[in-house]
Amino acid sequence: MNADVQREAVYGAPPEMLAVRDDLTPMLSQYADLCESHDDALVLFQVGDFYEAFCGAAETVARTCEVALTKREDSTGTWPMAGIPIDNAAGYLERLLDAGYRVALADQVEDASEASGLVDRAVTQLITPGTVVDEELLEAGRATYLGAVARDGDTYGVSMVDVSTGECLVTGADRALALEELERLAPAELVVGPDCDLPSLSFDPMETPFDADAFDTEAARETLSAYAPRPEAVVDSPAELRAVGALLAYAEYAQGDTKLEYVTRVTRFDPREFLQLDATAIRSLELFDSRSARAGSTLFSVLDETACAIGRRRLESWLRRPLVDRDAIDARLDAVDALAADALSRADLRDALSSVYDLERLVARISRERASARDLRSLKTTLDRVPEIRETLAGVDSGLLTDLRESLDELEDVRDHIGRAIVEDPPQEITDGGVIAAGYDAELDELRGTAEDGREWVANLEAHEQERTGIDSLEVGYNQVHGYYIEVTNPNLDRVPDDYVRRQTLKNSERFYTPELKEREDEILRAADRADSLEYDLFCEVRADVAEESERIQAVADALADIDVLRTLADVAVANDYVRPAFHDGGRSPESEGDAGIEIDAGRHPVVERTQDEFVPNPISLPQGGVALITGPNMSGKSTYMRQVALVCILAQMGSFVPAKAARLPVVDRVFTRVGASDDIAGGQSTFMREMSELTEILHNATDDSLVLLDEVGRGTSTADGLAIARAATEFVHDEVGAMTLFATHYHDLTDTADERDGVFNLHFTATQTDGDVTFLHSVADGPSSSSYGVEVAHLAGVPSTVVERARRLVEANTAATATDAATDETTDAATDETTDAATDQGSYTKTGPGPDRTEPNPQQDGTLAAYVDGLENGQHTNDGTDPEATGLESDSEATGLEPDSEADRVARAVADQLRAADLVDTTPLEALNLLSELKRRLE
Ligand SMILES: Nc1ncnc2c1ncn2[C@@H]1O[C@H](COP(=O)(O)OP(=O)(O)OP(=O)(O)O)[C@@H](O)[C@H]1O
Repeated sequence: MNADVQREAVYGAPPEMLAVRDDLTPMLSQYADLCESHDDALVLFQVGDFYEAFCGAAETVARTCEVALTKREDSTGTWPMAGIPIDNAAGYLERLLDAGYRVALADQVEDASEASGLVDRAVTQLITPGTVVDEELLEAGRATYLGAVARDGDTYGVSMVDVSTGECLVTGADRALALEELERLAPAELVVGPDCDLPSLSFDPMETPFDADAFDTEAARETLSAYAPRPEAVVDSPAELRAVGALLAYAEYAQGDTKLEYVTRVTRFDPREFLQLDATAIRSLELFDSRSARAGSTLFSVLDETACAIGRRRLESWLRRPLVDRDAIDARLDAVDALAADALSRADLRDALSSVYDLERLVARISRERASARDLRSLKTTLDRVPEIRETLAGVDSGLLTDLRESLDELEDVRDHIGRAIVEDPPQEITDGGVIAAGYDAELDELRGTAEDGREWVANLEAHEQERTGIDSLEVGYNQVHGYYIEVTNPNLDRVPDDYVRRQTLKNSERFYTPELKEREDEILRAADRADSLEYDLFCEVRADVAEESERIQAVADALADIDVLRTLADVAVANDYVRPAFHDGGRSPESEGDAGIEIDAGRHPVVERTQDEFVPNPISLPQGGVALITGPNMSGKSTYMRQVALVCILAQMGSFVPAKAARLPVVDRVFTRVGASDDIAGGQSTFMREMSELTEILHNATDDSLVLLDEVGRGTSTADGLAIARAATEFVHDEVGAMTLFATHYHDLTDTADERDGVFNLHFTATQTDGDVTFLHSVADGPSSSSYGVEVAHLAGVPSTVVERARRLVEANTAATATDAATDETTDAATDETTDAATDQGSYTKTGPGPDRTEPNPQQDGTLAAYVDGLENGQHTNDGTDPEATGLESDSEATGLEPDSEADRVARAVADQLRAADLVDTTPLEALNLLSELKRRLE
């Protein structure tokens, strides 16, 4: 049974209950009803202090939550039952969520003591990955989105809501762009509208089937109108309307069919208003998730010096969506600049912001009536810091910070109200009293006074009775069961006065009460009970009053989040020696003074530089429309270099300073990345198809304002095809697209493109070799590389020395062979960490003539290992061995390790088969070398 089928088996009413439906006890009948009305979830049914599940659901709960499976017996049968305690349900709910279940909480919605007969129950909350609001189930500094996608003709609407904060976004675009936005926001749960036909996504949301009618335009308009008086003013297309309407309808359903009062604003955005980063770029640039073993080595982790959770979520959102509007970018940079220059203000802001609670989630809890008195005090603590933050900002010279300062409403009324109403350190429970401050409500004060007077009277009673009875050891006490009592030890019982009434007999003493004590006790308890319930009512009133101000509080949260991010970016800039980037208009205006393209002086990779003892800064000068072909040995720093250029652009456009000595940049519209197939193995997408579809995406969508990173495009196929594709792609990007492009490649033959096209140029990374050992310099230089040093990298990686030595000899043999070919001027090493690359690095394409045709691969003259294998299969390397050029390897047995006889043929064929069977795309460099070693052993 697959997981979905298993899940469905525990959703809906248990069939065994339905079979005896009419005979069920009222409670189980109510359970069956609720299961039927919420048949998309596992219903947890409140029975006193527990959430219970029955039948199949009980077995699931018992297994998943590791709780006891018990049973409930009644006249209709024996029902398996499992329960989790309501008081600490969070951990159990998390387990159910992790196991992929949707859970519906059916709470008792009337006081059991007041119910006549069966307690009324209703589903108050649906708990799914996108609808959780419980603080314990949410990640503090990360938005948890519930998403919806809807279609109207060719337009797709995408909408997101963070149910824990009330943030609600909607956008619309063509299919490709809409999908990209979906991937970028990566909701935890997705409601998919009719006919959307989504492809498989790079993230893994829970897909929720929801009423298709909710996507109907009219229904959607009605839902949205509760949140935006003029729905048309919020959305831009019917697809957007459908998406946001259905989304809010589902979110309401998940919250027990109530409006989400704290969704005070539905924000529409156009994806084109942001630097477009698709899921591939976000992943391969390791903005948020790192594929390396070093956990936390992501750009986000380098930047995350935020002081509060709202700042952290905002930082994530800025990094996910850098800007393209130059004025807006400059405004952020001005603010960072001003704060970077003002260490004192930065420190003050950090101090103040570190006591800021998660206002967005607080407001949501307040308006959902789930906030405790402590939450309200936390709100006040946060708001109390606002005047100080305003004061600090008054001294910082930045337009954006001034605007933010202005929008910081001090909310004096709210602070004052909470301050007067709620005690400073309230208990967690709001029903047991001790929440409302003295002086806030006259009636409460009176009730408390009465209770207090009574307690005082009781407190004095002991001394009074000791004197009256002459029993010095007499004590007055209180316990929950019997209330107040006077305790007299057995030896003194004969002195007990007549008005003492016996209450309890203990081993060594008796307990009594007097009519007056009883009267006082009733008075105290009555007053205390009334005070508690009055306190609860008063608290709810205060909470409702504060909820009325949700919008104002959200605006403060909004501003504080921005301030925290700007302060963070300034801190990071100072701590890591970043510089303010300058923007130009890409050479489009006369004032641009010839500026175009990306100019970075001494740039660094913000993440790698943190992990490296000494990071070598590198410059780049990439003109508008320029294509830099980057060659160099493995491990020399090509990928790091390319990525750092992209990261500098992304950082700059989010408003951050950048790791460089200086940077002059255009505003780029998109950053595309296509990284080598084997680099993607961790993501499980190491197929050549994937590589090609990503390339297609780039070639179709890049513009002359885009930055394109191509890392070893073509390596996923045969060298001949790979080189051909790489060359064609380079030409296309240069001639047709005009995007600024960095292309790291092991295809040395590609470097000739620079001779043929203006704007295509070579860069290379170098290494020095001393006594066979390689030192990578990690510094970029003009021109193409001449060597890939693959064998030495193998040596560094610890490949057995016999293999390394043998590889070295093969290199020498190959060098000798290719040296005879006049057209091949750069032939060096024979083995890199990837067999296909190794062949290329040997300069193994035999050049047949001038111009582009020179690189046309000729199967007969193709010196790749694959061609060599073909040759073996076609009997070209048998007895006579006369065709050294066809293989690019010496035919002499010393160089090839093959004897020209039939036994050698047989072995060669077997080796060839083994080579063919090897999936080089999914082979690590080390495995490749082990394979080489094994093949060599067989040949010998
Ligand atoms: N500028 C630099 N300064 C110091 N160390 C660097 C620098 N660039 C890269 N490195 C180090 O070298 C390692 C290899 O770099 P990178 O992956 O960029 O090489 P590469 O040339 O792309 O390799 P391959 O061709 O095998 O993919 C990095 O993990 C880093 O540790």
